[in-house]
Amino acid sequence: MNTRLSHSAKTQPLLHFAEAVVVRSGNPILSIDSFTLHEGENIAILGPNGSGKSTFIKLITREVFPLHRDDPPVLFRGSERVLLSDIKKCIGVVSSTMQDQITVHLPVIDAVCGGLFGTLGILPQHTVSDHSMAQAYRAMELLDVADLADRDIKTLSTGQARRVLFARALVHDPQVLVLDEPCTGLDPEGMFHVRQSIRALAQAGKSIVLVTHYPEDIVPEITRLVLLKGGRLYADGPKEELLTDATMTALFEVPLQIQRRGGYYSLVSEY
Ligand SMILES: Nc1ncnc2c1ncn2[C@@H]1O[C@H](COP(=O)(O)OP(=O)(O)OP(=O)(O)O)[C@@H](O)[C@H]1O
Repeated sequence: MNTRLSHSAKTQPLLHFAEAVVVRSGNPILSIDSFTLHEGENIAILGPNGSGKSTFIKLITREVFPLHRDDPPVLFRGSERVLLSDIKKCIGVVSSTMQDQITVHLPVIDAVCGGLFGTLGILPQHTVSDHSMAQAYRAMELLDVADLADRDIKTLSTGQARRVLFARALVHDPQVLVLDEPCTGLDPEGMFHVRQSIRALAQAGKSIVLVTHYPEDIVPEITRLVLLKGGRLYADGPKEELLTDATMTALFEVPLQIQRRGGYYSLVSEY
């Protein structure tokens, strides 16, 4: 099944994959025939464990590379050769595993500003300009964590810390936010706040690329769904066409039902 989304944007796509193949230990773990992401689009990537979701986003962030072809398999704004610094400027990344890397006591504001330098906090050699500090506070306000600026990050709840990581990813004002399973490990309150934050960011004009196992994370602002299965693009299209009982059951190979309420979707297993 492959219901491609027709996109009428006339601008250069932000990203284009064409016959992009990633190989590990001699086997292809991801093979994408064709995929295009335009600036301003909000998408969710859904698929079973091991279907290639993390590899897919690492292709976007250039943490993994596809097999070489004469026709470049990955184009970023139409260009094959892109500086990593340009990618980092354009794309902010939040993943649930980033939290495990916070091993030291440091004020929240330092953790957020560390995003400017790719470090855990602000090191002695770093200078944070007034503009960057203002941007850090703007990001924290957007995520509703500005009142935590002086708190030790290790004293925050998992949900609060996750929103601080969102602010950190926003500190350099990227256009695109890649969110890799942002609700993993959160309780219902934490999930509520993170999902509200995703909505706020989309409404503030950021492009959202969300990787998730939960249709509940697919907030109303996300309209396009990319389904991965067995390292291949299983379907790509409008979410209302793909978030169905039949498609989810076929994707995960267990009986599943989708419930829809007020622009949100949830998955119900048949036990
Ligand atoms: N370095 C590697 N060597 C061999 N196989 C790998 C390597 N990295 C990933 N894989 C395999 O590639 C496949 C896709 O992995 P990936 O992490 O992208 O899946 P995923 O959909 O993100 O999984 P999950 O939902 O469990 O996080 C998996 O079968 C994984 O075991």
